[in-house]
Amino acid sequence: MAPMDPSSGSTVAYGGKAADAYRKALSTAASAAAYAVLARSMARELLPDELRAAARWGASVFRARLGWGGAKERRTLVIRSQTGGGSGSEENLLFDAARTYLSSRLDPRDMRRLGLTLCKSRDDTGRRSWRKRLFMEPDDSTTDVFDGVQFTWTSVEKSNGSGGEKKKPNAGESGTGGDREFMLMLSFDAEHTDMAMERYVPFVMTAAEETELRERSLKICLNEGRSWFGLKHHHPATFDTLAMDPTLKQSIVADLDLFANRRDHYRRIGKAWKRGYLLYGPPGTGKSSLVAAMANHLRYNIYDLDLSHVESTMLRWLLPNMHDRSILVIEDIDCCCDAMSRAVDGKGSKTPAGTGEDNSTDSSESLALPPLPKRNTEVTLSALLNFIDGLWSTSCEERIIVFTTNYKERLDPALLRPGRMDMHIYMGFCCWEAFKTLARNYFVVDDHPLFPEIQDLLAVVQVTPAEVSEMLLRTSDPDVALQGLTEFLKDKKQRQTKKA
Ligand SMILES: Nc1ncnc2c1ncn2[C@@H]1O[C@H](COP(=O)(O)OP(=O)(O)OP(=O)(O)O)[C@@H](O)[C@H]1O
Repeated sequence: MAPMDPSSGSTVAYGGKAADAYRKALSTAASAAAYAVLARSMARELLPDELRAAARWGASVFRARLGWGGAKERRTLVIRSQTGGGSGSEENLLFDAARTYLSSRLDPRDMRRLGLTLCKSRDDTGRRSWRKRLFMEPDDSTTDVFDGVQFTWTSVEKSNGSGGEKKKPNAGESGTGGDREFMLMLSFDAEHTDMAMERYVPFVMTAAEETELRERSLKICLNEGRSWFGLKHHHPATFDTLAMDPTLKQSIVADLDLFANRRDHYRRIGKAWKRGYLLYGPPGTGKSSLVAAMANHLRYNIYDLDLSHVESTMLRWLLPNMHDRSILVIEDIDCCCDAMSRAVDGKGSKTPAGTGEDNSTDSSESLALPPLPKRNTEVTLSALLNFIDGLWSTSCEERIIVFTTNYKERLDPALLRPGRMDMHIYMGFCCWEAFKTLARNYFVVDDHPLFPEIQDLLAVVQVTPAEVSEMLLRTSDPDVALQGLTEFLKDKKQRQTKKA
């Protein structure tokens, strides 16, 4: 501030003006800052995340164009195809995941050169198709924008000395290619290091996992001795083709989706991430088809455990060798082990069975119990339960266990309690809604003059979806097929009335 002179006053006047100007400037700056703070907080409140991210990205591009802000400090993450070195080296899962992720992001129109591989695969309905994989060639790079921040990926191939022909890893194969080393460089502004490590890299891993899950061909694994052997699984059954009560179908799909999305929930409550389904009902009502539809819906492999000729000790080898995201199926569980021991007196008389959440639409259709079959296995119920509930259950994640039976009454309640068999699903005789699904699947018809008669017959005749499917399969002419089915149902009705 200017010194004050009591004799003249001019300095005072000058000092007063200067002070005024200074005050004005200060208040202007303060209100500009206040406006900026206000605008920023309003933007935070009013604009959705995506819009703010886009605005940030736009601003950064604008700044970069104008050359404002100078050169920023950069960070680079080096992701090698192999970790460690020499004989102890292992495939780096992040490298594979990043390649899978980039394969789905690369735009051939933006790239100078691009690696392309095609693999044979099959779609959900089992039809052959080609799966395309794009890869960055060495020294090429691409930019990905995540939450408004730019991440640059560069593919690098490094020679370790001795020369020789370059070998690039093939689709789905990381490999070092002998004396060559492959890596991906991920660079970003240093200020975004936390975001890169804590959010972007996990995002890349998850996206790659989802792509792999979507693209992988499913397997059905059968047990042989202590090990599994896998075959490609192309069962065409889906929830769309499954003929059953629509409400029950919807509740199964919802239950599966909830289960598959609950990784954190299971961790938080300290429980193994598994869920059990009991499918019961007469033969030919679609229990096996439902298992296939579950596998196709979740993209899980099936492990079909045949307990005949399996000793209890073998379970110790077989079950921990299953992979994550799989369905363990034991068909006709009542015939497999002593599962029925406590529920039946051995002569075939029923005792009530079944605890747990029963989602059946109608359990009154249970079959009369035939004599118990001779068991062919050494596996005891307690051994089986030990594995399902015991420490084994945590040996892998996201596992579904399905037991099927034609005779739920024979099963020991211990096997059926919630936590073991969480959902009990009754697959019943063909109802009207189920028939409509079959008619739509086979002939793409939603209506027909014979429908009212068929509806009346289905209300009183016990016929399985397998029997109806068989009738519909006989010809490709819907009129002939539906006429044949009507005759078949009438005949069945007559026989059932006579028997009654
Ligand atoms: N609910 C259904 N929806 C569609 N098709 C079905 C259904 N039930 C049976 N089918 C047809 O019948 C055939 C046999 O059905 P599936 O093997 O699924 O019955 P299941 O209940 O498992 O029989 P089982 O108890 O004898 O093992 C299937 O291939 C399918 O064509």
